[in-house]
Amino acid sequence: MTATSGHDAGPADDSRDLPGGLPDGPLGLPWPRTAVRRADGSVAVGDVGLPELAAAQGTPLYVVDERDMRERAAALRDAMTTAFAEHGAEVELFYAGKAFLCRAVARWMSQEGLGIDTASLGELTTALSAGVDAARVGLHGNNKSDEELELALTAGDKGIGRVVLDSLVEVDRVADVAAGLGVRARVMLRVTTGVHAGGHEYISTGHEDQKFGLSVHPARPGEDSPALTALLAILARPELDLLGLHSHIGSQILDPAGFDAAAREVLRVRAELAERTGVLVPEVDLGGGFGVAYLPGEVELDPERIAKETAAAVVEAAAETGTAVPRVSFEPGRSIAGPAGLTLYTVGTVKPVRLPEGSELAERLYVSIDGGMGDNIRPALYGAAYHAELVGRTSSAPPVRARVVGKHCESGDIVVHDVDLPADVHAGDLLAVAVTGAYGRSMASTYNLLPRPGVVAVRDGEVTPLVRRESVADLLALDLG
Ligand SMILES: Cc1ncc(COP(=O)(O)O)c(C=O)c1O
Ligand SMILES: N[C@@H](CCCC[NH3+])C(=O)O
Repeated sequence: MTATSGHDAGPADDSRDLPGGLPDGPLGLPWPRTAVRRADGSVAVGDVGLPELAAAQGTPLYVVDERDMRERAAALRDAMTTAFAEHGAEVELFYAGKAFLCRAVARWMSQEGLGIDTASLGELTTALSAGVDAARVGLHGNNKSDEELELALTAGDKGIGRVVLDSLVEVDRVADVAAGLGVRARVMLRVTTGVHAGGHEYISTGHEDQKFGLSVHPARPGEDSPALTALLAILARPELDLLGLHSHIGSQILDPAGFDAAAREVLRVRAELAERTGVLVPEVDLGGGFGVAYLPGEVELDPERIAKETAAAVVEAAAETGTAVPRVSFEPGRSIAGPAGLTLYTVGTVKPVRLPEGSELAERLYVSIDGGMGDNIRPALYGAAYHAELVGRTSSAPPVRARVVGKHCESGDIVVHDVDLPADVHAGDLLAVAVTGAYGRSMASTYNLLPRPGVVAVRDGEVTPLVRRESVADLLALDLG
């Protein structure tokens, strides 16, 4: 059984105690939906055998189950649409490109009816060059560049759908850029509500001692809150159309209560603004952050539950403040991309290491793979826990406690802290790490000048390359000698 840290493990699934994974058939969470163990013991995803894929494409390799990713987007869209429609309210989803964006993914998400949320010139350009309707693209950032703003305000017929303002100085900045270009900017204001949610301090963004957004709470009694001050400043600039308020409370959230609390705070400020100015902004964006299952036995945040609970919270808060129910939007990333992806590695050196007297284990098996912290920084950055299995074969060898480590020159280069692997794991074995579809490739680095792996999509027996594998020649091409 996988031992973990940093995540709430749900009830154990004993069938996972088998070394090398489950018996033949669907693998289930945390693996992509179409993952099956075939009769020969190897795993296929999207009807593509992982050993054949590795032989054709090399490893390390990010693999995306296109069907799973699309179905996750569609399921969330349907759950949200139904839950909000019950209250006569509209809802829109924006896929958070930071989780993983390339042109094909931008097109998939558009085809599934989602807009795209971006956070940089690179993400914005990728979404637009994929042909996504500019009106359905958003831009975030606490320090947007002139180039980002100019593209955002001029893309399509009348600029992108929304620029999310993040500070008081940005109000005049964006208004001045819009005035210079002779256009209007559709903006939202990112607020912080004091609601603290998410898997790790670095991915929890609704609390107030961090760089994003403006607080809805006054610094001193009787003063306007920083958020209200910025909202009044926005309304004072004719170049800006204020669409609404934005709140993102964190990431890898497994309890919907945080969204409920944040929605109530945001609706309160919306009502306060309406009372002061007569302007009731039409929209509220409640961000992303829906948590997923990283380990066998963990439970992901159910789309229907989050949809029903947030819809009810928004409707109740609107009633309590005597305001009309707003249009609502969300920006999920991880819950769409994460579980649909895995990383495929080849095992190299295997080394048993005796642990000091008094340790929890007498010995740990260090299993080195051909990637590491360069393609998955999350364990080192957040202490994130992952699950791994051999996917080229099953084994009847007894399970041993293993640690999957990368090939970087860093002892913290750990991809899976603790996992049971068959004792006969050896060089050449194919190993997959689950739920790397979000924040894997998108946070990858070339540390130690290791080129970043490519990304392929698999679906119905077809392999579609999405992002080319980098080569050492690519890295050298950046080196000016
Ligand atoms: C503003 C904003 N929106 C959306 C997201 C996507 O979050 P997640 O991938 O957890 O759904 C993030 C990242 O945490 C974010 O900062
Ligand atoms: N990169 C983070 C989440 C995104 C935080 C952005 N606000 C992670 O891997 O979990």
